[in-house]
Amino acid sequence: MSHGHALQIKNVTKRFGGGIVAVRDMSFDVKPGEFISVIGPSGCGKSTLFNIIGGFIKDYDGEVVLDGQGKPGDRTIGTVFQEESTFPWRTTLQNVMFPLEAIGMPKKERIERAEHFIRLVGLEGFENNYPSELSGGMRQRTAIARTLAFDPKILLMDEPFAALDEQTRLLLGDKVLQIQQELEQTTLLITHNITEAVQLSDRVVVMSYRPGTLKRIIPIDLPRPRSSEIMSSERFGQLVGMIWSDLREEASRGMQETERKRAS
Ligand SMILES: Nc1ncnc2c1ncn2[C@@H]1O[C@H](COP(=O)(O)OP(=O)(O)OP(=O)(O)O)[C@@H](O)[C@H]1O
Repeated sequence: MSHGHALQIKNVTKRFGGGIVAVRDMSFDVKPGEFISVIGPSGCGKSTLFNIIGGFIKDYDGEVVLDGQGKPGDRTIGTVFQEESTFPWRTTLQNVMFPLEAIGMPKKERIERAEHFIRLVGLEGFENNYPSELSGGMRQRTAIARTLAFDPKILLMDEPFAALDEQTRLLLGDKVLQIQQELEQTTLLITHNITEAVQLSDRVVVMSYRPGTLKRIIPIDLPRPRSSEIMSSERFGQLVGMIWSDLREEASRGMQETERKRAS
């Protein structure tokens, strides 16, 4: 890799109509194999940044450089969304095979590859179930397996566990840690959950509220391999505290603005 970066965000700014600056002059790099979380209060521009990196928003200032050359929107970025994205009419196996069909992978290879990723996310035994027969956490794991099976250079996830209850979320975090350990998949996670960010990440990018700028990058110096048990460690608590003190200011600014708007 020529630049030693999987992804570079360079001075990215996004203005919407009505004078809204959703993201202002954001810059950071992601190294190959790194797990980065982008955290910020509601409305700070996280999803906008996700859409820019994922190639869904094309009109912005600055640059997003992939692997020193590729353009976002190439199929080298795999996305997992907050909303359910499994196809209800397809079984788990058929869901995971879908992108492999689209690139014309031979059937035998496609099944083997899909089965491998289904095992990786812990859904073996559920290959022939439809999404309606699975829990929300299992459906999100199906979506993650489907994205990983495609072998993206970068996995981009926008609050994939936001709709799940706290315990499921923690257990899924363990699964993500295991997958990360095995695949060394470069991952960018957008979240507003501090414990999730600390549990999973190598570095946490904290964003400020409107306009969304980079407030601080916090290296998470917790040893790997990790599991959710690390949450009871003293260092974990310190890191959560550090991020919260950064976020608190931003979140309360966001809340005040929202309340002011409601009142007027
Ligand atoms: N298409 C759009 N047109 C105009 N304004 C927009 C558009 N999309 C987002 N915004 C505004 O840009 C700002 C950032 O929104 P964004 O959805 O990126 O924030 P977020 O951090 O993802 O929020 P949340 O955590 O609530 O999902 C918000 O003020 C939002 O109202």
